[in-house]
Order: sequence, then structure tokens, then C-alpha cells
Amino acid sequence: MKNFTSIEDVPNPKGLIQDVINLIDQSNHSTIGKEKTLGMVFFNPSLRTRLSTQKAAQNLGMEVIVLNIDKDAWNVEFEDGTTMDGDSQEHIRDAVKVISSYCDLLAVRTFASLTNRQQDYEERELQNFLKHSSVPVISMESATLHPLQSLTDMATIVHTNIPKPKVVLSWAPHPKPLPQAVANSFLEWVTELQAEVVVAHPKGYELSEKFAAGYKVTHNQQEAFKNADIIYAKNWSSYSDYGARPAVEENWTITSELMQKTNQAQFMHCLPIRRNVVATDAVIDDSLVYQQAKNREYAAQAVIKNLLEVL
Ligand SMILES: NCCC[C@H](NC(=O)CCC(=O)O)C(=O)O
Ligand SMILES: NC(=O)OP(=O)(O)O
Repeated sequence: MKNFTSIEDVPNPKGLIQDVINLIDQSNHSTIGKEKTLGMVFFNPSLRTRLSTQKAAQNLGMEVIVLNIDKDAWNVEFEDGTTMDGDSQEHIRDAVKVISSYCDLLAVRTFASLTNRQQDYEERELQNFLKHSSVPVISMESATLHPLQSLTDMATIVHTNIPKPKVVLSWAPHPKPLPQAVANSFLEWVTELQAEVVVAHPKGYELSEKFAAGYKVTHNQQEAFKNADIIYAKNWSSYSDYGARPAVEENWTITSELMQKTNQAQFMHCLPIRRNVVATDAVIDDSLVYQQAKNREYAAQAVIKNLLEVL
């Protein structure tokens, strides 16, 4: 594996999921990363990804340096060929060349504009990192994908030991427009599981065909929940009317009553979660969300180890 920015970078996804499961069952530390440095660059906030990736690198003996580029560095210009006489002091190509010169691996969190679909889906910021970094790049969530989250989620689902689970990816309400990244990535990875997958969302919230093609999609949340073993909740904004939040008539908040329609399903969410908007307190408090968050450490550790092995 040369980079980790989507499932397409992973030669053996099932093997990587198994590596994470092995770490869940028996966490271990190694010194493979001794005298090596992980650089972590954030363009927007993070709690889990930041701490779990840092912890994972430390478990492997690495040093970690962190740059909150949106807060602590110069304003970055992303357009090529522009005359930089405005508010941006530093071009992304210079920034990435310099940052990667201090690191052996470079992890980056970029962001979705939710205003320019073409630019987001071309992954302009992430592509600049891939193009200009002299070391392997790890995505800590990009404009359209969140592969560390999805790797974690797959390992968490397999670890429940439910044979051939019915897995429902359910849209849920949110007061703000959010990216499609977590849902896109989930659908990219869930094909690796022996599972029946159903996507439930209101009309107007169709995901890109690139990710949704081949999956059963329903606008009936109650129907989707019947016999489900895993409920994976996530809000996302519209892909077709990019970044919009079309009105939804029914209440899609995940409640205990709704969970009662399932086969005693386990509730999952990547966090952060807006309590009593996405799901009720009772649903969240009896769920896999903290196991999921803990498993982020193991997913990051499996990915970093894999990349270090081929340095
Ligand atoms: N990194 C995991 C998810 C991050 C992001 N959620 C958020 O931005 C929540 C913000 C809020 O609750 O206002 C998302 O949905 O893609
Ligand atoms: N789930 C997740 O990526 O959380 P953070 O945004 O806090 O890193």
C-alpha cells in the first residue's frame, strides 16, 4: 500500500479489516516506527481522528507533529497559476513539499466546500497532497471520503460476530448541511462484508451513483429497519442539489421505538453526534459508538503499520 486515501489504495481490504480485528482482540505495540515521524495536517476540527491517529502512531514508536493549518499557519492558495496578491500567503504546492520534508508519513484532513460539487468530488486539496508530498499520504477524511472511519466501521461490524447481518445505512436529521463523505466511504467498504445492505434516506438525499449503485435504496425508514442487525446513522446533505437540505416531512430521528422494529440491532455512528436530533439519548447510550471510536485507534495503527512496512 502506497497511500491510504480510499479503498482503491488498498490491495487487500479484507486483510486490512482482519488486521484491525486482530488489534481489537489483542492490542499490541511495536517499534516499527522508531525514529520515524508522522505529520498530521488539519484543515478543520477533529477529536477522534486527531487523537486516535496520534495514539496509533505512538503505539508504533513514531514521533508525531501536528499542524492546524486553518488556525496556526499562513492562508493557503489552492489554485495553480494564480497571482497571489490577495489574502493567501502560501501556495499549497510549497506547503506540502515543505511539510513532507519533515515527515516519513503525512496524514491530512481536508474538507468539503458543499458549494462546488465538481471541485469537492475532484478532491482538489487531497490531490495536491498526493501530487506534492514526497512521502505516503493518509486521508483523515477528505471532501468526499473518510476511509479510516469506514475501515473502523467494517471491523466493528465483523467483530459483532453476527452472521450475514442486515446493515442499514440510515439518513438522520441534522441542523446543518454535512458532507456525504462518511456515507460514500461506508458504501465503498461495506461490499467487503458478507451482509445485506439497505440504504434509507428521504427523497432528495440520493447519494452519488458512483457509491450508491447496486445497493437497495428505500425512502421508507420503518420498512428498512425491519429485521435489521446494524443501524448505521448518518446525516448528509443533497448531492444533486449540492449541499442543500431539502425539506423532510417525516421524523427521521432514530428513537427507541424505531429500534424496536429491528432484530435487536446495534446502533452505530461515527461521532460527533447531535443528541436528540440524529438519535435519542436512549439509543446512543445503548450502542456501539464508543467501541467504534476506540477502534479508530486500531484502524489507524493497522494502516500506519502497513505503510511503514513498505517505506
Ligand atoms: N469526522 C466525522 C464526521 C464529521 C462531519 N460532521 C460534522 O461536521 C458535524 C458538525 C456539526 O454537528 O455541526 C461529517 O458529517 O462529515
Ligand atoms: N469520526 C470522526 O472522524 O471524528 P472527528 O471528526 O472528531 O475526528
